[in-house]
Amino acid sequence: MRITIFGTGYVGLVTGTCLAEVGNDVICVDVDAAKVARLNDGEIPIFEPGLDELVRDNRAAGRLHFTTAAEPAIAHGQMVFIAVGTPPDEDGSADLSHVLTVARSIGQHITRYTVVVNKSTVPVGTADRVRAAISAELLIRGLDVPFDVVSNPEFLKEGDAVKDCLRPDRIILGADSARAIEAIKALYAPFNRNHERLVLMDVRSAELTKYAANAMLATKISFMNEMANIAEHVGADIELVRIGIGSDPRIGYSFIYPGAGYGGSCFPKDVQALERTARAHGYNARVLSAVEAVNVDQKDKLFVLIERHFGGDLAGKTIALWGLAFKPNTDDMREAPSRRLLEQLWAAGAKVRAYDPEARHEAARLYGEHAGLLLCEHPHDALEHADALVIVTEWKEFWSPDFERIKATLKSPVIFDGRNIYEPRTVEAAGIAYYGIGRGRSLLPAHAAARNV
Ligand SMILES: NC(=O)c1ccc[n+]([C@@H]2O[C@H](COP(=O)([O-])OP(=O)(O)OC[C@H]3O[C@@H](n4cnc5c(N)ncnc54)[C@H](O)[C@@H]3O)[C@@H](O)[C@H]2O)c1
Ligand SMILES: O=c1ccn([C@@H]2O[C@H](COP(=O)(O)OP(=O)(O)O[C@H]3O[C@H](CO)[C@@H](O)[C@H](O)[C@H]3O)[C@@H](O)[C@H]2O)c(=O)[nH]1
Repeated sequence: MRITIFGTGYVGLVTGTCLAEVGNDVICVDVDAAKVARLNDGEIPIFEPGLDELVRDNRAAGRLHFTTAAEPAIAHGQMVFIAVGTPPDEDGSADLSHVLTVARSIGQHITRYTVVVNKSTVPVGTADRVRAAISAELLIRGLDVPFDVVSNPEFLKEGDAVKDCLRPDRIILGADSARAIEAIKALYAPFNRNHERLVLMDVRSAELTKYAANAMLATKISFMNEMANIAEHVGADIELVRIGIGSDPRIGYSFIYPGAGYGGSCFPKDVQALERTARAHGYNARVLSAVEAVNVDQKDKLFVLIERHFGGDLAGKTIALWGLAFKPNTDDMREAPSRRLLEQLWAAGAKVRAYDPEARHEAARLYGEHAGLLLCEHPHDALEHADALVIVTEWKEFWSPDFERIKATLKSPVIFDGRNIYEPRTVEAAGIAYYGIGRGRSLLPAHAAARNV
């Protein structure tokens, strides 16, 4: 099939590449000329495992193209995907300006039946606005070109995006036209071979399904962060509690890791946007407000622990940070807990030496000029002349460090473990003070309190 995708960010680039991988002829359009030029030079603007190779192979096979030119790209596509950003507005609701710009462009250029597929995360009712924007442009042109607008929200996770796209858990499709449904079914057939993954519903329900999924996951995380804070107050260990409750299949082990707060380009903005949508319709979504409020506070957690440990005086201290990305396997720092921590440490007069396997370039882009930040090439370089080590992102390479070396390098050996990746007693046995998230001390003997026992 001939496919056009607007937006070459995480969603557009990965979707376009995976659709090309199964034989479609894909053109990706972006307004960012520099990004398009890099892609045409064979450079991938984001770090996403497996993507590099797939883009290279599909470009070489002539199935994947990048352009800034909307008109020929729209003429190319039997289906036109919208995968542009929907960032938060000043009041937290979703900014639809990029989506509606693409819709107008589609209306200005389509010449034959086209299925318009919205993949961006958008509030309920957006498909109607997209349809109206296309119709208005067709009216100006004096044309009556048939088209359908469907909602096909995306559920990929950064760091696993290629895998999620090639092997989706489910394909949500909100559509009210038999012709569009048949076209989408044919498009996704290669991703749907061993069992039916397509869940068909009306457009508004599909739009809400995306927000409901993210809000549910964010709720699990804020709930666990709240439990962690209670555990700390009452002297219990949240890691034992996590294992204890996860064993109930109704609860499950996934997405119940407490930590330094959820970040990324989706949860913070989508919880906020859904809460604002509810409010705009006269409903006060109290759970969502609490999820957001708990997360805002949780992002202060590491700073509070660090400040308390150093008696409220961080002036002149040097803090080593391991991890800057909002989670492992990505270079994305949007809404990352590291960003709040950096700002707080600098405001308190501390300097930071930071290491991240993939996000150093992004950190340099964001804070390159800041005198309080030294970006290090190796985790142990970050420890030199530092007073403390803080784990902000749980990259695999941080899981089994040389504690003896950490102790010997840090000025006053202490670890603040924002992801609970270490066993407190192991760290303390190496002569290093330890702070985790919700790790009130249990009275179990050391061997029984070890993780996963
Ligand atoms: N990042 C994720 O993991 C993820 C997962 C699922 C859904 N989503 C949703 O998908 C959407 C896209 O997210 P993303 O992370 O890929 O965004 P992104 O910011 O990485 O990329 C968006 C791209 O759209 C381009 N763009 C903006 N206006 C354009 C226009 N008029 N024409 C062509 N290109 C245009 C931008 O230049 C940018 O390259 C958002 O609504 C997001 O909430 C994101
Ligand atoms: O138990 C957990 C799981 C995650 N997180 C944090 O939650 C944030 C988001 O993580 P994750 O969901 O893995 O990353 P995203 O790439 O933002 O993916 C989410 O947001 C996407 C955009 O909407 C959706 O498509 C995905 O399904 C949804 O998982 C990160 O800061 C994680 O550190 C925790 O604190 N505890």
